[in-house]
Amino acid sequence: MSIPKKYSLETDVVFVGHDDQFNSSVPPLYQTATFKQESLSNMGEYDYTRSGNPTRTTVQQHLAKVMRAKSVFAVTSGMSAMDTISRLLSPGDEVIAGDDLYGGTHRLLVYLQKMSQIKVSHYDTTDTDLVKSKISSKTKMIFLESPTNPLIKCVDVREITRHAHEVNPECIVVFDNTMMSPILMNPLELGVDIHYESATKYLNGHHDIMAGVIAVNNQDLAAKIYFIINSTGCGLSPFDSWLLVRGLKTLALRVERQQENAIKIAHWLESKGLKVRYPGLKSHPQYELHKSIARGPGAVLSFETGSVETSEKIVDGCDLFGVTVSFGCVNSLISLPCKMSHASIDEKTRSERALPEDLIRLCIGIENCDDLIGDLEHSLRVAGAI
Ligand SMILES: Cc1ncc(COP(=O)(O)O)c(C=O)c1O
Ligand SMILES: N[C@@H](CCSC[C@H](N)C(=O)O)C(=O)O
Repeated sequence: MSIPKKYSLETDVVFVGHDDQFNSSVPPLYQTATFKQESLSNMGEYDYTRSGNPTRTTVQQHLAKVMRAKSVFAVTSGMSAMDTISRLLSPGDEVIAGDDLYGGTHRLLVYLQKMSQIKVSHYDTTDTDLVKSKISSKTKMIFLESPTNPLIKCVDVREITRHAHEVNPECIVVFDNTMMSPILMNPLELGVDIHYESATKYLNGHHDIMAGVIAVNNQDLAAKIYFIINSTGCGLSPFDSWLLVRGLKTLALRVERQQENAIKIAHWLESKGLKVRYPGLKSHPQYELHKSIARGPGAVLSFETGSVETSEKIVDGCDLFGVTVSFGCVNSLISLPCKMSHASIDEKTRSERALPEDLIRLCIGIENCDDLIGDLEHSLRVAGAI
């Protein structure tokens, strides 16, 4: 019997395992809602796509390899992944969450607090001692993101998770790894219980599908998550599963180029005297911490100009950078989080959490870096920022 070889992630993302009767090079697309049973007494592996579909199984098994997880579930969006996870909670449960989570995550937590009597407390998760002091035997779930979107704050996920499990072994630590993707970070290996991502971003990489993924190692949790997905019907469609497999094959290559461009752009912006937030810069307050938990700084950065008007001019003045929400796409994007991706957080909360209204977020793509810097330089000059 041959022993399965261990390959690097760059190799694993390219090789998609699947069984096909004709040995097709690309996994087949089972675009079907139903499956015929062999007989009344023999249902077969699949009956109905909400419960399971071979194309979804292919992407889930492929992701399990890439996310270094025992079980992975593919659902209709990142928010759907978060919704599925939050259904593990019961009324009255206590939850700790970061104070700079993605706007949509914040919106769902506010809804759960109002409608399901879940008690949610938000803290600055860069303050490890503060978060640790708030974890008690009643803490049922902890939501973390690192680097956070859009303030790019890094979290000592290993230490917070270790402490949470020591205080309450039942506490479920949930980590949103959308910013890093499994190419740069493997949160389950850092101890978290649930790793989820918006696959709309890096995993797919082309902004042509919405998807979310949930990865776990604990089989009891996996069974509960499958039950929720089958019951609510949020499993990823066959066609989107097929497109996700296709996008995943270039994940390592895309992230490598995006990150290489982002590092150059971050240094260039900093050299112009701007306050840049990026964990690849030595000036980042958690530069060393980030290096200890991830294999690279990623390709999302943000910077301030000191004036909302100037920031608006810069965003509108770019040609190559699309004025678009989201990130992880092969194209470079520019946005004003307070007016776009994080507008669902009310102005008062944004101010309490020190989210600058003039903050510009850049999501770097795979274009020629000199062209990107040229586009930014032109826009910054016209806006009077440099
Ligand atoms: C960090 C992060 N998590 C989750 C989500 C939600 O993902 P989706 O848009 O796929 O629902 C987003 C963006 O939307 C995000 O930026
Ligand atoms: N209108 C949308 C905004 C989506 S933001 C997408 C992405 N996470 C980002 O950070 O850019 C909404 O209300 O959810």
